[in-house]
Amino acid sequence: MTITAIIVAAGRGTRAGGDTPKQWQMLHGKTIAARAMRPFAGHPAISQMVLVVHPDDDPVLWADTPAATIVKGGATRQASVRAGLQAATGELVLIHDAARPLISTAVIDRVIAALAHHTGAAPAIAVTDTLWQGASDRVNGVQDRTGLYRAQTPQGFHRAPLLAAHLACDTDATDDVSVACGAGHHVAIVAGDENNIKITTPGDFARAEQLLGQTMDIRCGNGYDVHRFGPGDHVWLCGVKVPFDRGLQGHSDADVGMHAVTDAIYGALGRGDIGQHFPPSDPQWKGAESHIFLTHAVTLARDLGYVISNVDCTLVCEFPKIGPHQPAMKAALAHIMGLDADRISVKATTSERLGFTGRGEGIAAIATATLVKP
Ligand SMILES: Nc1ccn([C@@H]2O[C@H](COP(=O)(O)OP(=O)(O)OP(=O)(O)O)[C@@H](O)[C@H]2O)c(=O)n1
Ligand SMILES: C[C@](O)(CO)[C@H](O)COP(=O)(O)O
Repeated sequence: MTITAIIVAAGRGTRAGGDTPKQWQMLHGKTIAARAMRPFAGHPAISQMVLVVHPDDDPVLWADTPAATIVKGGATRQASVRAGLQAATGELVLIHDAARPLISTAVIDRVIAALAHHTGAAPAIAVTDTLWQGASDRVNGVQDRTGLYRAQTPQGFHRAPLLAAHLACDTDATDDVSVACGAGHHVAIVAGDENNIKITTPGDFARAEQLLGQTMDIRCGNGYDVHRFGPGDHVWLCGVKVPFDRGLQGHSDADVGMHAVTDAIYGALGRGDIGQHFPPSDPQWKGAESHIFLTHAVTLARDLGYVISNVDCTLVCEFPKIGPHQPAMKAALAHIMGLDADRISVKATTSERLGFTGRGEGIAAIATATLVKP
């Protein structure tokens, strides 16, 4: 079934304070809303993103968010959700607070899975603290906590019944589960996540910063490639055309260094290798320039929420001499990958005349890449 993620970001964040509404404040270099959207934008089952914004807010605020259909929200959360639902096209919808930047793919997956059997499903955590009733700083009763949950988002629904429930609802509900239950729909509870906090009060910004530091995902991948020499008058290495009395043979331009870097990125992501994404059996890749492959891997990393921290590539050959071309190779890779050149290393070594590289039969390359999801 097709799925739309609706991110509601039209609130004013009065309890959180600050000059800018909370969802547009920065958290580790990105807006809170951009962080809230990213796991949805990178999710393979989600085909449409809808971002609901306040009519008075400047579009520059959502410049760093993933691509989405932009919709103007209303004076209440419920009105904002309704606007989002009217722009949604998916058979299923996942409604998420822009103010919950630490949402995980695991929670999203649990909600989607439950929608196979239920009209609605939402994450929650059972209340474990004793609950008091109180007034004027005095306890005047204890509330039974049995069967009480703290509701989170994303709250998922089959779109048509939820839209009908919203259009028929004339009370102001704080979430969509209330609207659906009010219309008589069954909503399943799935396991929430203690880290999936909502930024609500000023202290929540520091809490989110701390949690984000703990949840940082650092990945390392390696890539290895070999191409044999054949007739020619140049070789392509790390995006640079190096004059030589032979060429490298391959289905593409045989840029062995760029292939190793590309495979290192795919490896860190756990997403196969060049041959899987660009099969040699497919004639459209014959003679292809290798920056196509590298750009694909870099884009995939970005779409999955990773920042490439650095890459290190070693070329193994007796000749041609790599040293004079190293700065140009770093610059070429940096340009293609959109990175600072100081995050890229290109080195070279001989194999002391041993093996196929030592006999001058071809060039080997090995690369590592470090990817970080902050
Ligand atoms: N008219 C509104 C009100 C809320 N929201 C969104 O609903 C989510 C959860 O609401 P809440 O935490 O209550 O946000 P605010 O209404 O902004 O906060 P406050 O009540 O402190 O002003 C937030 O992502 C908020 O931007 C919205 O899209 N439209
Ligand atoms: C939707 C919600 O985040 C679920 O916990 C919540 O209901 C939003 O409204 P609130 O007024 O900030 O509780």
